[in-house]
Amino acid sequence: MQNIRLLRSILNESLDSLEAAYESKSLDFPLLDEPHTPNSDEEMLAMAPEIQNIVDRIVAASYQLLCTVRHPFLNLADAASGYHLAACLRVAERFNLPEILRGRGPNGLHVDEIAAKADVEPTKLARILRVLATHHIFRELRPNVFSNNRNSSYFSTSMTVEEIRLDPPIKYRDRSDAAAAGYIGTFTDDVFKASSYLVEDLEDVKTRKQFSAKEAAFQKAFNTEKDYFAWLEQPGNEYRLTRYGACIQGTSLWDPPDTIVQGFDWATIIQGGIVVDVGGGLGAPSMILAKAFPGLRIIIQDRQPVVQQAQVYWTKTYPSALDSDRVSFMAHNFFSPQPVQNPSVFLVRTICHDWPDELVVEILSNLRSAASGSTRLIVADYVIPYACPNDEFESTTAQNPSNPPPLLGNLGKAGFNAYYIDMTMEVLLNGQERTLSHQIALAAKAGWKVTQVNNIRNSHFGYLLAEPIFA
Ligand SMILES: C[S@@+](CC[C@H](N)C(=O)[O-])C[C@H]1O[C@@H](n2cnc3c(N)ncnc32)[C@H](O)[C@@H]1O
Repeated sequence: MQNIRLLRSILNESLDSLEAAYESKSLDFPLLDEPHTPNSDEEMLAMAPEIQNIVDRIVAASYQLLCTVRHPFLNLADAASGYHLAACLRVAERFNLPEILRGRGPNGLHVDEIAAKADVEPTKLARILRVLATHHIFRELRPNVFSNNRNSSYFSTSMTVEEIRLDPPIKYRDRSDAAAAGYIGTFTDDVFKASSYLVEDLEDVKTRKQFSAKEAAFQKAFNTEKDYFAWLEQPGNEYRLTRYGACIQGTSLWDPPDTIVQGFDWATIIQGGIVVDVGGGLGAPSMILAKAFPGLRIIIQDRQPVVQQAQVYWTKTYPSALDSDRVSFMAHNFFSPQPVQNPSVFLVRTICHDWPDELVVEILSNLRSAASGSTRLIVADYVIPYACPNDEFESTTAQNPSNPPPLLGNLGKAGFNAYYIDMTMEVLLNGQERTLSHQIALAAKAGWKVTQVNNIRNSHFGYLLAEPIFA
């Protein structure tokens, strides 16, 4: 029982700290049964680093406790059928169930009415909603009557079901409230299907020992020879491409919104200094930078169709940033020579993880060729820790060495996302999240010396700062 007792005392101490932190501000922790209230004091406090630190311990300890006390077969059966949860979540997002339930208040809605609005068979929908409610996504108030809760309301957009039905991609197009919906949609569809071919990819004698972005599990699932990005742009995939734009905004929800600001000492860049956001997507992290540092000039580069989306998105959400080209856009393929010479910073956020090693070296080499001695490279990706006890793994500063036993050094379930994103990159593009030494070695091959690693507090996400190597 020793480990169980240790886990219990970690839980007790952490829960006491959580309560004290909320009581000191005369607040109550947000209720699971109530809809999410984005800017409330309770939710703002829940995102504070000290609270996240406590919550991480609670998550790590309670999941480890669950896996300790539950019978092994039930732990395995739960993991073996986890895809049902993702499939049901896909239904909820695809049929706009949070939007249907939004504003229905504490009385919720009978599944017959939800099904009529979603145009699906009601008894099937009830069972799907019940799987989700059992996992605390939605609530079943009374038999067959469901309402939103904190989790389900989080992925509601502000659109109505009628508006979405008239033009489905509108749900994700040029909006800032669709990040969670886009993320769920992409992960439970494109990534889920690719993931189901992981074994086939590892067994196929043609593909098993290579790292081609065009021969990952994804190509088997979707019967294509194109890489994921080229496939997204092919005719017929317009809905998915628009949804992917929102999904990438969702990656900014992994951690508190201002982490990009903490990742580098941006104030050191001179007034008018140029930041090139390489593969910037819609530019959600750049938007935070542009707001925090109005003196920066930011150029967002991406593939042509994405740059078009980004331009419309910024024009709608932050038009003043486009005045005097403070923020501008450029269609550019990062596998070809970089056209912006000697900027202050090349920002490369969640790009390297998409690609296999040799293509990462190609991307970073193109940036190196365009760099002057004062150009800095920022690579922002997860820095993967091992899953062994504290004293066994490579120190990346991502782990808190004070994580008490028997918690894992990487905080177990509290750090799940780094490993799921690693698998996402594996199945989509033969890419991967990397350990610190792996990232430093790739940067060096491309002519960059990593001089600093800034890990986001309570996260495995890190910002590597590098300067050009002169032979
Ligand atoms: C994971 S997203 C990251 C977006 C952004 N950096 C962020 O952190 O929000 C990867 C981005 O790389 C872009 N991309 C893929 N291949 C590219 C290429 N060959 N040249 C430029 N951008 C590319 C995609 O369109 C996508 O926007």
